[in-house]
Amino acid sequence: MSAALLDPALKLAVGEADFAAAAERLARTGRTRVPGLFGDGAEALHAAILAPDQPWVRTFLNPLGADIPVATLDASSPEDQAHVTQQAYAGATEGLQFLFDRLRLGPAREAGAATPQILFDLLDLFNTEAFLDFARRLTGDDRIAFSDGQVTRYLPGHFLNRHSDANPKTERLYAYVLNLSPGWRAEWGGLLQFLDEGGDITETFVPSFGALNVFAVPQMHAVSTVAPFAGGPRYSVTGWWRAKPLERG
Ligand SMILES: O=C(O)CCC(=O)C(=O)O
Ligand SMILES: [Fe+2]
Repeated sequence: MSAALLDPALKLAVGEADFAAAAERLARTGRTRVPGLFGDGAEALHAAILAPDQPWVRTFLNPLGADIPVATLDASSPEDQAHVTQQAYAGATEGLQFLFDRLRLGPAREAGAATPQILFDLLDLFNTEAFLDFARRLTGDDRIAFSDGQVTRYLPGHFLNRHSDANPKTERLYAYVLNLSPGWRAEWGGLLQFLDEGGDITETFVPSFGALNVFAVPQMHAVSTVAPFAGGPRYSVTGWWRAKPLERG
């Protein structure tokens, strides 16, 4: 599977009417969704995310700022595994906390990980002039010059509390989320929720398969907890459209 498959799919999959409606919605509300971004390409991306032996790490706010390899957790005792979850839940009642798995594509590629090539191709595609131009036309923002990305996996009990994505150092202009879980239902949780100053939810995006969610940064949002009975993990490729590349270090 190569970028060659994704390139034409990208152009074909987003119809002019859907694109225009999505751009209008973003201009009006600061958030939008583009349905079926890659058409059938979403199936191939979903299959790639399921490939075994990938360097998933579990991330949550902790004093060391350390992610824990999921392979390490899987090999540890149920008590140690539960301890990580308890630490995240303890800080989640108020304030910022999160718990989910992620697969960082840049480091995975550098480490020669067993990650299917199509996921690296996707990150490359997100940084082609053609795609950046798509992003600039969708947002009307000519500053967009770079896209970063990681794969995320929310298992039952995983969540991301309210936050704004503001990060002055990295010049995040827009956040994007490409949803890659087939057949997701609202009752399964994992909802992308936008909050107003009073703490009410003003809009909710169900993570519909193949849809690209885009929203202006900063704005308050959260991912609600995935239900114990969800039909599978909530998978996405997510990141930010930026004015310049991330500096290393
Ligand atoms: O997965 C999502 O829908 C949003 C993720 C998010 O807000 C983030 O990673 O900062
Ligand atoms: Fe966010």
